[in-house]
Amino acid sequence: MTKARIGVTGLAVMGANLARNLARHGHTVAVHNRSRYRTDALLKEYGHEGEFVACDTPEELVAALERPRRVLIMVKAGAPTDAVIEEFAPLLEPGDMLVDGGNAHFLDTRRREAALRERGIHFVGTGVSGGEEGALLGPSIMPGGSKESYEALGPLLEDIAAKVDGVSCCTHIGPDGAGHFVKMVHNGIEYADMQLIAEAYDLLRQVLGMSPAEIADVFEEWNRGELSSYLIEITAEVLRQVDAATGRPLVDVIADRAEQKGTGRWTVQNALELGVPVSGIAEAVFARSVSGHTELRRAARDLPGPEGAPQAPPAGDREGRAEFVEDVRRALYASKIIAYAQGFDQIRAGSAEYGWDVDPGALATIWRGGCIIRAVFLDRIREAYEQESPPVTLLTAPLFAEALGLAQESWRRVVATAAGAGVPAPGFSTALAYYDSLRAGRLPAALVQGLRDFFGAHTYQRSDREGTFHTLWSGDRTEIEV
Ligand SMILES: NC(=O)C1=CN([C@@H]2O[C@H](COP(=O)(O)OP(=O)(O)OC[C@H]3O[C@@H](n4cnc5c(N)ncnc54)[C@H](OP(=O)(O)O)[C@@H]3O)[C@@H](O)[C@H]2O)C=CC1
Ligand SMILES: O=C(CO)[C@H](O)[C@H](O)COP(=O)(O)O
Repeated sequence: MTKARIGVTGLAVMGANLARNLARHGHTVAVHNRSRYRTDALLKEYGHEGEFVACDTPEELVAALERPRRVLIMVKAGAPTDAVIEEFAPLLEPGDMLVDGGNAHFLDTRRREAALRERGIHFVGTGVSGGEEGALLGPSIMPGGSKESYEALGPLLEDIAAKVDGVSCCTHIGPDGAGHFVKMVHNGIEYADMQLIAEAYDLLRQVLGMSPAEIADVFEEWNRGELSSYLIEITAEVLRQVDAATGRPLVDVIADRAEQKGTGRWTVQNALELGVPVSGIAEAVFARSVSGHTELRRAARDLPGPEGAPQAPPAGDREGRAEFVEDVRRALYASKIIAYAQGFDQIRAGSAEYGWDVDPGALATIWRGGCIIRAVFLDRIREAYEQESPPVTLLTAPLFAEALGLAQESWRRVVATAAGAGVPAPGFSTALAYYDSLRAGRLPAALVQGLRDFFGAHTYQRSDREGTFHTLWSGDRTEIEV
């Protein structure tokens, strides 16, 4: 019997669709799931799509594979992944590969990679993005692990990944946890992007009083320009959906509590460790958190807000309304540039801290297709990083600097309108504050330093000469050099 090129264990949404994708590309796939019913369901419904070898046990799966063996793990992240690794590792030989395609924390991946390396097994922590449809039709794939493992695994993954302009959305990211690290930041950016989209929707709804269907038209229009992206496209679809049970827009029926599985929070936790300001991602995580605090929200429900209806162009003022819609579009684009710039900053800092040498241009290239944050815009990011002298921050790349300059008046009007109308827009506001902070000639951080020195003798540096200083606040208030 032909040996399978790869085995997949864990056949829920992602594993089953990746197995089908592999089979559709002509690769024989051995499939296994802890509960047999998923294996049976896959074979029954999709067995005709290619060559599958159904396996009851890890032993059977390993026996079905060609050497070196490649086992793709697609199970719940955390303890289940460790359990599955421990089931498979004793069955493998030096040179074989265990590939974790789940949303693992990159520090777990580093730990697992080091432990399995000692046993001669390649552990490849791989980011996979694209959800159910991407897994089947072509995801964006971000493998970490050794270069050697990529030589044996890369061609297979590149084959099933999405393609943009004939280029596969899969590349070797860097050693050990690099793949899962960039997937984590991808998800952080995904959180920020979705929060900004939600704020844009909310402003159009609350300030202009537009219906979800009308806003869907706006998003459809925006999807034809520089904002063109998967998330903008599906926003139009979600907003157009009508609830069959009530006849109301589905978005009005869904409970307004956004959940999270953890990758956004991990991104912010890691950014705090690295000292990288990812305020757009952090606000998005906190906005989900606020939405879920039902008790707090209930307690605060009757606090005073602005008097009367939001200051908005009246229904008859077509031009004024169109101007506000355009303001929101520009604010969304500018804030999105900030969120991506912050995410790429974190990747640069993480790469330096953990010694990975991640290529941001190559990353932008593989995020152009297959993944949830895929967007026309990523081509601009790729171009920025492929310049002879790449920018320190994406904000100063000529194309983005120009876009921010064009957007800034609209952006300021939108943030001011939101504040005046009492519509929360934490994503837009923090993005603008970040932009203005970086632009500022002088920040009030000087006063913070003064206060720290006053109460804790924490010292400060001066801007006019070298050295470290302390003012004798409780003495004669002269300055000493320390
Ligand atoms: N859903 C998505 O859009 C995306 C998910 N991911 C990640 O991919 C991975 C798979 O996701 P998804 O397909 O949604 O599935 P789930 O995260 O819902 O995980 C379900 C799978 O995990 C298996 N499993 C759970 N615990 C164990 C265990 N202790 N031992 C063995 N198997 C176990 C289940 O087996 P059983 O059937 O026996 O219960 C089932 O196959 C996750 O890490 C997820 O974070 C990545 C990108 C996108
Ligand atoms: O990895 C993904 C997409 O890229 C998953 O869909 C992930 O679950 C999304 O995160 P959350 O559930 O926290 O919104």
